[in-house]
Amino acid sequence: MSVLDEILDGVRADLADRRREVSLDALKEKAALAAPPRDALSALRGDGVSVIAEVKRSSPSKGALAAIADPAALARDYEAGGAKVISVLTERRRFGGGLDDLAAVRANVDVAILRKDFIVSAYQLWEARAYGADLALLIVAALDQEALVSLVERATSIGLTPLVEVHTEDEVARALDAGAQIIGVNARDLKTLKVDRGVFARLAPLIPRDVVKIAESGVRGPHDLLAYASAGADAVLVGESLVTGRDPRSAVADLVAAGAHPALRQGK
Ligand SMILES: O=P(O)(O)OC[C@@H](O)[C@@H](O)c1c[nH]c2ccccc12
Repeated sequence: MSVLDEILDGVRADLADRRREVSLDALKEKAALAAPPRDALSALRGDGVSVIAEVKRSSPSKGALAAIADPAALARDYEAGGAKVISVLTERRRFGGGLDDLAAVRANVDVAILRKDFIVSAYQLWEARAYGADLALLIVAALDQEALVSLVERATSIGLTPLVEVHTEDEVARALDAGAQIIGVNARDLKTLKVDRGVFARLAPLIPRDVVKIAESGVRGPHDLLAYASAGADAVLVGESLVTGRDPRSAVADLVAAGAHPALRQGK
């Protein structure tokens, strides 16, 4: 069984518990009271290479990364550093996150928020909206095509912007077929956890110009952002190097400054 399959089993078990506690109708009522969704697409289409900064406590590849006692404070630092979107990992077993983190971040920043999880059901999309997310991650490798298409449609219909994640050529074709307007290329293979920073440059040419391209994983600093930018990235998604560094606010600011270089704007 691959790591991804193991993670998905845990996600389904946790999801079954939450479904028993909170009905879909109750979630929909909560979602109706949430702040209206932010326009994440225009934020990411702006000038320069945008930075998406992630609240991430642990990972299946490295185990514990950072305690993050106060996710809201970290998110405020990210926002102050210039992050355009904040990603909040809500998967509990392997990443140490939860919906409470999403709510805490939502209450403390104005930028758009991504619910980063292994979404397999519309119930999780309603949760995302109810807890204040503006975008939701949909991982192509975790879904059959029928489920992917229906989750992209459902997300859009409830006001969430889907960020569709790919790692192979075939998955790019599936993401486009599902109508993705934002595609994230994950350098990490979720089946083996190996990182290959070359995947973005290989897949980016297969993605049409008007689709927002995000390079995910493995960004250690401005140098990696610039490499992804020259391969066509509109944004980078950064977790580990920010949560393990000493000063997340200035680390984000350094990335934002690198991504704002005028030479990068011309190609966009
Ligand atoms: O910590 P990193 O290497 O900067 O990576 C962040 C992000 O790309 C990574 O957390 C991620 C990308 N896709 C995912 C899907 C599920 C869980 C996690 C992820």
